[in-house]
Amino acid sequence: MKLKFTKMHGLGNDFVVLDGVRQNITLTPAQLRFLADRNFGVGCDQILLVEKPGQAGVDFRYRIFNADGSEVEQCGNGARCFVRFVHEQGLTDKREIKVETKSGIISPRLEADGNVTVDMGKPIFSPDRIPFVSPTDAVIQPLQVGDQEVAITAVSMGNPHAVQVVADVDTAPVAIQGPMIESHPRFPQRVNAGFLQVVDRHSVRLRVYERGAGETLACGTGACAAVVAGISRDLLDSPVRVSTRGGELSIAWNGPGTPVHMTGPAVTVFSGEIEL
Ligand SMILES: N[C@@H](CCC[C@H](N)C(=O)O)C(=O)O
Repeated sequence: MKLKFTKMHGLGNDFVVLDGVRQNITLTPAQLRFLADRNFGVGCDQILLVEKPGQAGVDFRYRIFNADGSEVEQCGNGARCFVRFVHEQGLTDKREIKVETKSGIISPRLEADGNVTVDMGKPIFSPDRIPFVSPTDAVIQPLQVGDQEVAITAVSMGNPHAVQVVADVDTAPVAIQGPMIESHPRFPQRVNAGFLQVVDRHSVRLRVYERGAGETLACGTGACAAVVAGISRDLLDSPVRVSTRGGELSIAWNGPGTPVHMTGPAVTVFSGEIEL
């Protein structure tokens, strides 16, 4: 089978984007891993599948697969690429679309300057609603990671994040603690591990070891979760500029019960066709 794809990225968090509206696409986990493979396939952190919506009042369904082939609930950098993709492919001429994901509806909007703003929905701390996030909704919780106890904030942006504050992201133990936190027994569905350095009340630096993909150059939901964690810990005020290894995002959140807004770029790199 030949599959048309487009390679895109948001701050270097890269994607293979597939048009499942005009192509009939069903991929096995092995085929997803092949597409994501940087040596034998196209190479990406996540595969994004654009589909017709399954419910009334929304424009598309957005499915997300990590490089390890697992399907996940949400992807922020991907959401920005999603709206650019459906525009460039002529699948819609709307600048603001409603998109159904595994974790609810999000609304990406293509701005006049080419950036994309996404209403990512409300962050969730409650253990009753998202049992896989954490057994408690305390803003700061101890987590035993190897021989170290770290203070995390567990927050869901549709997908689960465990955010810790570090003095310097450049020397933070991302490669060592990242995989341990990702697979920590506290998070039976695994978790994205964020390492947040506060620069001032409106500016942070962030690295994220992503569930199912390893450390990426940027993580959109990770940026939202980190800002929610920082504001909840009274370290930050909205809006916050988030510097990642791949570039900058702006994140705004007005506190509990309100949605998080993320603004940043989305870039198309090339299109191609691959035999599966
Ligand atoms: N890169 C993403 C998040 C992708 C999913 C994540 N790895 C998970 O497993 O939850 C983003 O930009 O949000």
